[in-house]
Amino acid sequence: MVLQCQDVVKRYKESLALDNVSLNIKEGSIFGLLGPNGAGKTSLINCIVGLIQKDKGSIYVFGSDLSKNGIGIKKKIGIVPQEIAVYRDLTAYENVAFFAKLYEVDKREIKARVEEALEFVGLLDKKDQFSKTFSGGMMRRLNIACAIAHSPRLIIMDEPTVGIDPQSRELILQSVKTLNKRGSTVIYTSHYMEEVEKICDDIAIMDHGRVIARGSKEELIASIEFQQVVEIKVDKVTEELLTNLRDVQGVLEANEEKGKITVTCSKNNDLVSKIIEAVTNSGGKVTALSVEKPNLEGVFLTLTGRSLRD
Ligand SMILES: Nc1ncnc2c1ncn2[C@@H]1O[C@H](COP(=O)(O)OP(=O)(O)OP(=O)(O)O)[C@@H](O)[C@H]1O
Repeated sequence: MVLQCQDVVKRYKESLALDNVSLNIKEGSIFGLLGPNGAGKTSLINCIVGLIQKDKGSIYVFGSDLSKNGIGIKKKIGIVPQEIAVYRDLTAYENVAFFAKLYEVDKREIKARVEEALEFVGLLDKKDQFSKTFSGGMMRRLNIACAIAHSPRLIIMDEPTVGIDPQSRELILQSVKTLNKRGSTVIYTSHYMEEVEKICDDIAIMDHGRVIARGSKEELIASIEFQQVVEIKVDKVTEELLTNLRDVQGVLEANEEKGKITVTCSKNNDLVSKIIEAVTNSGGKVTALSVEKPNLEGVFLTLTGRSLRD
């Protein structure tokens, strides 16, 4: 096991950020920690890597207690923190080299390792540019390069795609897969269901400091096989229309994003016509409709009664 957490508790004054979290993660997986903002993902990661102290429980990384065998284990870990942690007044090369030295990469290998890491995230041609001139997406990619130049066996990424362009997002998701194929175990936290579905082979869903579901995407979705997702486009989306959709019996949730309404509901053919009826009764017109399989959003909704996006 790469990671064994048992009954981990973390409190910040009144707030219980981790409520008896137990998790085992196998070597070789891309493990997804999915949950809405405030679920406790960062607190868990920070406890694992020793950035904050847990109040209770045990954490073993590669079979060792980090608080007792810190340095040796930390060299095997690469951390991509949620807040970008690069030096704005250093070049891309200097930033990665700084972290490589910190992780005690052999001096003779530093240049090759740094350049390899920069090439990996598509920034080698920008190696002599100051990072302060980089876009948000480039900063995020540099943040990753800093975490991988020492070839860690475990890479922990905390929401690495927040606030970036679709191209950089795609590059980061692909890079996670490649790192995994090269032998690293990856722990990937996100509140984007689509990302976790796309790249993770083992998933834990967190909410209010607890792990509320665990399994592969297929296993988690199999638990809600009675659901379907109806996606519709309507000529004009109003709040009243969304409310009327949510009031249809059998509908669990209806959300609008970029002009598309996603309705999570029971698997029942009659419901599709009731959904169309609800749109018409609200003064709208359905311009496109498709019925999709349930997804992890539906799993979260079923377990909590809330949407991941709330
Ligand atoms: N330094 C802190 N002081 C007080 N409360 C905190 C602190 N850090 C986190 N919390 C609280 O602990 C809970 C878990 O937060 P955490 O950041 O771990 O969640 P998260 O799932 O990573 O969310 P996000 O994606 O928004 O960072 C939240 O209720 C948060 O408000």
